[in-house]
Amino acid sequence: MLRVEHLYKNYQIGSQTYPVLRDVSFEVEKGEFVAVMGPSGSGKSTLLNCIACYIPFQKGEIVLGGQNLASLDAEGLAVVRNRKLGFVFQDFCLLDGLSVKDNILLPRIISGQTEEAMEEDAARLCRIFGIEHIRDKYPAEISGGEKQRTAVARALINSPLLMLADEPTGNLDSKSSRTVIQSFERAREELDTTIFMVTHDSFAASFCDRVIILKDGEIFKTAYCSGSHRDFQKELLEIIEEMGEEGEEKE
Ligand SMILES: Nc1ncnc2c1ncn2[C@@H]1O[C@H](COP(=O)(O)OP(=O)(O)OP(=O)(O)O)[C@@H](O)[C@H]1O
Repeated sequence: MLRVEHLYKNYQIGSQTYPVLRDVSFEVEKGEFVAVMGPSGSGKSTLLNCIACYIPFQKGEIVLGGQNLASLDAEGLAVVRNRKLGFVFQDFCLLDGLSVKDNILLPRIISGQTEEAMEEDAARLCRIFGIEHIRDKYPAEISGGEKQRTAVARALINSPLLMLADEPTGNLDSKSSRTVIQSFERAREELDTTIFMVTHDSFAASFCDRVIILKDGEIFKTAYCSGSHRDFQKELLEIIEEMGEEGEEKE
């Protein structure tokens, strides 16, 4: 589904080159829920933005559904973004002037598909994510958790190969976070959605099959959920603490 192989990404500021991702390799299988965690500045957003076709990278490969992203021109990358990827952002990015239903349909309309079935598809997603009762409301009239569940439905309206989520619970209280993570679980159960999420939230990450921990642009560790979510969250918190201690030792 997604293969990232020996990925290197530098930022160039004037004559200075700053390496941000160094030899990052991993795969995500269909239907998997994978998170990336790590300290601020470790390269999480940069990794997500490379997979999202937002920024170019220097070396390595990103292969999505058999297609090598490095081989595509700007138009090809736009098609991948529109048709093969779904996006969920920390700040929801809903359009205030559109109803919940029309926000969900927006990617369909942008990609030029306006067939009758799309109303049915939107209704199905509203049902799956428990937002049927607010489908005619506007973003200003719904809660943060409802906004994010609307954003999840919007991300999935084009049946993407992969849903990318950037801090999806970052702006939510714990109760709303729980409903959003439940919506991710529903997406997997009902739609076999593959999810790749960047997060600082160990609670959200504890629902993943696997968590890749980045440190200074490299994979520090990969943790697998083998027991309860509670135990996995505890393990993740221990790893993060361990990293903090290593950082302190260096100084
Ligand atoms: N456009 C850019 N130009 C130059 N440097 C950048 C750019 N974007 C990010 N960086 C730098 O690259 C490093 C990694 O940034 P990135 O945003 O990927 O980290 P992150 O792990 O997502 O951090 P956070 O958890 O704070 O969001 C940081 O040192 C950051 O300052």
